[in-house]
Amino acid sequence: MDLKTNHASPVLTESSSVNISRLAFRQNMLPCSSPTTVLSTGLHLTVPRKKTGVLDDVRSTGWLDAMIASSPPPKRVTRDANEKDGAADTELSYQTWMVKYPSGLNTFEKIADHAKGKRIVLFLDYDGTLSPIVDNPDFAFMHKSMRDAVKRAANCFPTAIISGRSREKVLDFVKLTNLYYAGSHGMDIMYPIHKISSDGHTCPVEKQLKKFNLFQPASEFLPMIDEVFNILVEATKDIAGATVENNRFCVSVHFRNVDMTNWPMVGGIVHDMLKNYPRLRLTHGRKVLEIRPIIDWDKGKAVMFLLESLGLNERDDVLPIYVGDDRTDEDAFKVLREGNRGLGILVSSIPKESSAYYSLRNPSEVEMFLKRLVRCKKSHAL
Ligand SMILES: O=P(O)(O)OC[C@H]1O[C@H](O[C@H]2O[C@H](CO)[C@@H](O)[C@H](O)[C@H]2O)[C@H](O)[C@@H](O)[C@@H]1O
Repeated sequence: MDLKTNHASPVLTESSSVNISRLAFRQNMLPCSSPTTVLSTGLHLTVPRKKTGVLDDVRSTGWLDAMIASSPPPKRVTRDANEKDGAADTELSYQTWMVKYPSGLNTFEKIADHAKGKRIVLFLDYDGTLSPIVDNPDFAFMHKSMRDAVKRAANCFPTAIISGRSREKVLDFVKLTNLYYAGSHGMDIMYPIHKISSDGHTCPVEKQLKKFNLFQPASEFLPMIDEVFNILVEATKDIAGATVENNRFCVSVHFRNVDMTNWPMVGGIVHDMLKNYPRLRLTHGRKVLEIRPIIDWDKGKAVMFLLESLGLNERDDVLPIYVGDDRTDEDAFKVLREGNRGLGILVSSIPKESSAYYSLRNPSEVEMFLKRLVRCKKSHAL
C-alpha cells in the first residue's frame, strides 16, 4: 500500500452544508418531567420527555446506548461478603477473557520469541495507556517512571505516539523528543524526512526529529472544526460537568463529569449539530463523544503511514506492536491483525471484544511491558 502517493485520497468529496443558522439547539429539549427508560444495557436512565422527537432519536439511533456502552461504570470498592463474591466473579470473568486475550506480561516470552530477529516498531496510545484516566483531561499527566520507560523504549525501537489529542497537547504531556507524534487520531502526523537505514542500524530518532514533515489529511476542515468547537462550547455551557476540547482536527465533548440524567442532553446537542455538518462524523471514546472529519483516515491508516515513512512497511523482519485502550485504537489493531502484520495489545481492566491479540490491565502494566522489552533488547534476546 503506497499511502504517500495517495495522500489526497482520504478526503471524501461530498459537499458541505454548513449553516449555523439552521442549528436549532435543544432549548426545547430540556425535560418537562423526567421519565425513566430501560436501555438495552439493562441500565435505567432518566431521559428528557419527548417534546421534539428527541426521545425517538434516542431510541431509533441507539446513540445513547453507545454512550453508555463505551463508558462502563468504575469498579466499586468491595465492602461485604456479597460484594466479595461479586468481585471474585468479576475476576473470574476477567481471567476467562484472558484466555482469548492473554496478558502481554504472562506471555512475554512468546512475544519475545515472535520478535526474535525482527525490528520492533512501537505505537503507543496516550490516554488510558500511558496515563491513567482522570476526571479532568487537562490533568492527565504521565508518571515520571512511565516517561522514563517510554524514553528508554524509544532509544531501542522506533516509537510513535498516536493520540486523539492534538499533537501539540500530547507532546506537552509526554515531553520526549526521541519519538514521533501523531495527533487528532492520526490526522496530524509528524514523520521523518529520511527513512530509517536498512542496514540493521536504527538511525537515532532524535537526529531525525530535527528534520520532519507534517502530514495533515484533514487540513481543509480546520475552519469547520473551529466553528463546531465554538458552537458546542456555547451549547453545552449550561450542562454541569460538560466540557469541550479542541483537538485541532477533531473535537471532544466530555461527559465523564456530567450527571447521567443529562447524558441524553449532551448526546442530543452533538447529534443535532452533526445533522448540519454532513462532512463530520461521530466516534465514541471513554465518556467522550468525538467529532471528526468524514475522511477515510484513522489510527490504523496512521500506523501504515508511519511504517511507510520509516521505510519499515510490508517487511518480514519488522514487528509493529500497538498498545491502546480505546475504541479508536481498534482500527490500528485491525490493520496489524490483517495479514499478520503485527501485534495489538489492548489495555483494559474489564473484558472487551477486541481485534488485539494480547492484553495489559492498566498503564502500570504497560510500563512493566515496555521495561521488559528494553531489558530483552539490551540483553540481545530480541
Ligand atoms: O487516543 P487517546 O490518546 O487515548 O485520546 C482519546 C481521548 O483521551 C482524552 O480523554 C480521555 O482521557 C481523559 C483523561 O484521563 C478523561 O477525562 C476522558 O474521560 C477520556 O475520554 C482526551 O481528553 C480526549 O480529547 C481524547 O480524544
